[in-house]
Amino acid sequence: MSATTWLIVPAAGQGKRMGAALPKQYLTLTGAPILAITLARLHAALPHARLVLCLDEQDRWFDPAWVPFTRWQRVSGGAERMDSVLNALQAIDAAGDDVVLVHDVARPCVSVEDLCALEQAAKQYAGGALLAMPVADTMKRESRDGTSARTESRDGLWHALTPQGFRYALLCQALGHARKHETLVTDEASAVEALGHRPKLVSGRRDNLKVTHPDDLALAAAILAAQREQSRT
Ligand SMILES: Nc1ccn([C@@H]2O[C@H](COP(=O)(O)OP(=O)(O)OP(=O)(O)O)[C@@H](O)[C@H]2O)c(=O)n1
Ligand SMILES: C[C@](O)(CO)[C@H](O)COP(=O)(O)O
Repeated sequence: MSATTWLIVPAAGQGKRMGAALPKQYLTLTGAPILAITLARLHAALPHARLVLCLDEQDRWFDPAWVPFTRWQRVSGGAERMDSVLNALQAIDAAGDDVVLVHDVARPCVSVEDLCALEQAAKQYAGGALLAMPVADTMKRESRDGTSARTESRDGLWHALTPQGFRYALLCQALGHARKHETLVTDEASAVEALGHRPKLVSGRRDNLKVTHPDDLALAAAILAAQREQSRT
């Protein structure tokens, strides 16, 4: 029997940096809430996956009609992103070698091709895999007064994106270790690296933007419109 693919979508954030009247995953882009767009993308690529959606217990905006997956469950979010993901891991009845992909709800522009590539890599590499993109700009180290102290080498530097995918047993071990040592990790790969594993960097599209600041809304809308246009041609 082949391993099940689980899809954890942390969607319990408050969107503080967005500063909107409601959490950013409920803001509308090209006519639909970000959460609905992200779930539709994920379903287009991974219809066989079992979805675990992390939502804040006080969430007043979620509508189950936005979930296209047949097999899915809701779990409570935690104080930090890693707590939300840990809650999801603890709630599911997965086998140790099942593959778990974690994707931010705030990344609605992820492509179907990248999602499929990442699922394959997560199955292939023992240390798991993450979508990532090489740093393109010259990197500056800030000094205390806000001036540029020096230029850092960008050789070998990548931006970590999502999804990130690992075998269930490894991810439980890694995030459990981070929690035990009170280490706050902002992605799953950091926790896995801390155990000495080396997740595979899978080069992803540069338009897999994480909607974080108000400026990102117009950018994400333009990306979605361009992607829609490309898929028509
Ligand atoms: N306690 C939390 C915090 C974040 N997230 C999710 O983790 C992803 C990445 O987080 P980020 O972009 O930082 O979202 P927010 O936490 O909502 O934003 P901010 O940090 O600006 O408040 C998002 O999909 C967010 O919903 C979560 O599930 N649980
Ligand atoms: C997981 C992530 O999206 C990878 O870029 C990112 O680390 C989320 O972190 P944030 O600090 O909550 O934005």
